[in-house]
Amino acid sequence: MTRVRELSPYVELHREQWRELRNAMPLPLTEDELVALRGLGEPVDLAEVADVYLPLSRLINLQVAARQRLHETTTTFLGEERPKVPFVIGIAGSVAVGKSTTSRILRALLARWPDHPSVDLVTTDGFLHPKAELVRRGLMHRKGFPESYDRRALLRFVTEVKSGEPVASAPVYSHVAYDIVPGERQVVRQPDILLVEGLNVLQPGPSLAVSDLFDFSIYVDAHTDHIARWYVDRFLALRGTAFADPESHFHHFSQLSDEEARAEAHHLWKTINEPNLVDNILPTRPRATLVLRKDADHAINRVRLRKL
Ligand SMILES: Nc1ncnc2c1ncn2[C@@H]1O[C@H](COP(=O)(O)OP(=O)(O)O)[C@@H](O)[C@H]1O
Ligand SMILES: CC(C)(COP(=O)(O)O)[C@@H](O)C(=O)NCCC(=O)O
Repeated sequence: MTRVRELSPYVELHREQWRELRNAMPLPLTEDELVALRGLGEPVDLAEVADVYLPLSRLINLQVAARQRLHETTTTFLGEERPKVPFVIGIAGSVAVGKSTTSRILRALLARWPDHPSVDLVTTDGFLHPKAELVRRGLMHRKGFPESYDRRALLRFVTEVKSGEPVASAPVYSHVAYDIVPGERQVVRQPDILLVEGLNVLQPGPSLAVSDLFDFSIYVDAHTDHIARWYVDRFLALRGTAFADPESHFHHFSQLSDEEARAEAHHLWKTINEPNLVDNILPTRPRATLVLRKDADHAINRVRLRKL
């Protein structure tokens, strides 16, 4: 009898298998440098950087070179002289899953390669509609949902960077003001690699979407119940940090007892962030080139890579 082999476009590796693919690459980060990259409540240690992020940085380095060669075939075909095309990486996942930490570590590691030292990181919160516009559209309780973003502006920005524009700029969001910062821009000047991090970056569009411009994409994944717990724990921790700032939109939460804060965070999670995860973000997971799966203790123990 012939054995039926399950065909899949993905390969799933446990951390012990994935870490072998580091291929003796040296660890370029110190403990102090890592601490500076870690977000609130994110316990990632140097062992995880070595086991998970170094093989990933090696894979991306190989893909940057391959993609460059592929672009050259198109320019040769067109008979054009085109500037080097930046390699664009999307990083998606739920609120509170730790995308920011993943993005910052990856940025630091990718910038250590001599062939692509200039790596920029842009978060999509800058492309949220300003507060006044969200109020006007009745979207204040849908922050982070696809419709709360100016998706055309985000697509335009990434298109500019990928087209080799000398200067492109993105608006800047402040968690303290809970709004776009008027007049402030993040400027990007022809990076070798651009990381675009945000909840919904892997969403397909009715026409061209930003995800169509990604050369590689990462989905940071965990069980929804675990992410809910991380969200609530972070909310409690934010009382003593960001919420303590009298300018913070959430300042009134800084005096809440643990019990009151838990109830408030649970409410925000259940009414905004969980529905967004379930309805909009999770369905984009199969589209990612790579899925980093975290366990209850935040440790990344499984990696799924799209090989086809
Ligand atoms: N209300 C807030 N005030 C200040 N900082 C916040 C607030 N909410 C989230 N942050 C910070 O913003 C960053 C992005 O958070 P989030 O969108 O939940 O994504 P992730 O946890 O996946 O990085 C994190 O570094 C987090 O600590
Ligand atoms: C700013 C965010 C929408 C995330 O933006 P991103 O950069 O992922 O596009 C999110 O962190 C947020 O603040 N959500 C609002 C609901 C809440 O406060 O939990």
